[in-house]
Amino acid sequence: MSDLTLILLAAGSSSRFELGVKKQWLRIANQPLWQFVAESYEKTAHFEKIIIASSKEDIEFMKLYSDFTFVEGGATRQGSLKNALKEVTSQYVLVSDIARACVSGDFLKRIISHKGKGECIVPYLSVTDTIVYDGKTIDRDRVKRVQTPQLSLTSALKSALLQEEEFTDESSAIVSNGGSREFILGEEDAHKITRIADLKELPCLVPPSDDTLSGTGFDVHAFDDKGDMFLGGVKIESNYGFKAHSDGDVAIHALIDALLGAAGMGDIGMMFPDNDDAYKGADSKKLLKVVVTKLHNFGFVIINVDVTVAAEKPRLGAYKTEMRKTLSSILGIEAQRVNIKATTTEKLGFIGRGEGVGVIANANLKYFDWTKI
Ligand SMILES: Nc1ccn([C@@H]2O[C@H](COP(=O)(O)OP(=O)(O)OP(=O)(O)O)[C@@H](O)[C@H]2O)c(=O)n1
Ligand SMILES: C[C@](O)(CO)[C@H](O)COP(=O)(O)O
Repeated sequence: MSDLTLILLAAGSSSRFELGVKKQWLRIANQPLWQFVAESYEKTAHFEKIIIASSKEDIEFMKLYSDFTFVEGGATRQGSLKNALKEVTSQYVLVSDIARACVSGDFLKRIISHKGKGECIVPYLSVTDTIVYDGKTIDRDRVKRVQTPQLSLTSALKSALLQEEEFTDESSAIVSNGGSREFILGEEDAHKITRIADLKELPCLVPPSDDTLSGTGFDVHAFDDKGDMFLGGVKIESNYGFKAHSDGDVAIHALIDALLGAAGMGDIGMMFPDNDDAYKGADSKKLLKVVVTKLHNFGFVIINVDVTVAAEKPRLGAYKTEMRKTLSSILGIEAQRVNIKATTTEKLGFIGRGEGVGVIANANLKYFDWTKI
């Protein structure tokens, strides 16, 4: 049994990264960065547990990808750390930013080999530029650039974080609480991804695979003799609508499932539960927008979609171009990459009897190629 737990902090919002994709979700070959980092630690050392702090919006999706221990993060790095620490029972804890994606195996082993030599083992790099602080040039030999991972005595870190103050790393909290910190030489590969340009500093990050990811979606709604009818984001002239929790746009619902299917991100019910009052009567165009933003955040690009609406009634020929335009603008792709087809079922089955509409959709995605920015 190991006496060491690993905490990876991955609940940040990537606001300084300046791209639609969150840095934790950049694809490294076929894996999101957070998973690539967690697995590289797992391969190098033995941990009692690997805890990943992730944001409320990301956590359920991360759980779909792997079975590490996931903990909801807080509003700040320290808040996320505090939440993760509640799960730690081992004597020592190693904490790192997920954004330090290329920490080498040798460096990690060197940090761990210092276990017990101080309440916090802290890697640092020296400074080679001239440093001016508050208008005065200071002695740069006394300046340290502090990195992670940092190895702490769990009890010392838990006690240090009872202080009110917000600290930017573990060692500062421990020192402020009267504890000791031991500096060891860091490494350039432990550079933190903060801005896009940081990606160029990290040779361990291989480009995303150019696989095409395909997904299908299927949905059915029965007619209701009242209400408005929406299909493919367009209002259809009709004196009846659909029975549904939302606005009943069965075409958009099938499309959302196709997109989520291609991304391996579950289904529409997982994102918008049909027992949640927040989505009562919801405009499905807005739900699609949320899904598109999420796909971009998680490192996907939409290639094309194809939607087949099976309906005996209403007739849809006159609406197909408007549906294509409406959906292409929400999806952020050209209209020729959004195909809408309508068909009847030759009067067979529930669709043929005019009881409702069924839709099948297909979507293709690829990974966002961050090497081309
Ligand atoms: N509430 C937060 C904020 C940050 N972090 C994590 O702390 C590390 C260092 O934070 P930073 O690099 O600043 O990441 P972000 O907060 O995502 O970036 P930004 O400040 O640009 O939004 C990152 O691995 C980040 O995911 C966290 O777990 N919880
Ligand atoms: C912990 C850290 O990486 C040490 O250098 C750094 O303080 C994190 O700062 P951020 O602003 O939360 O990225």
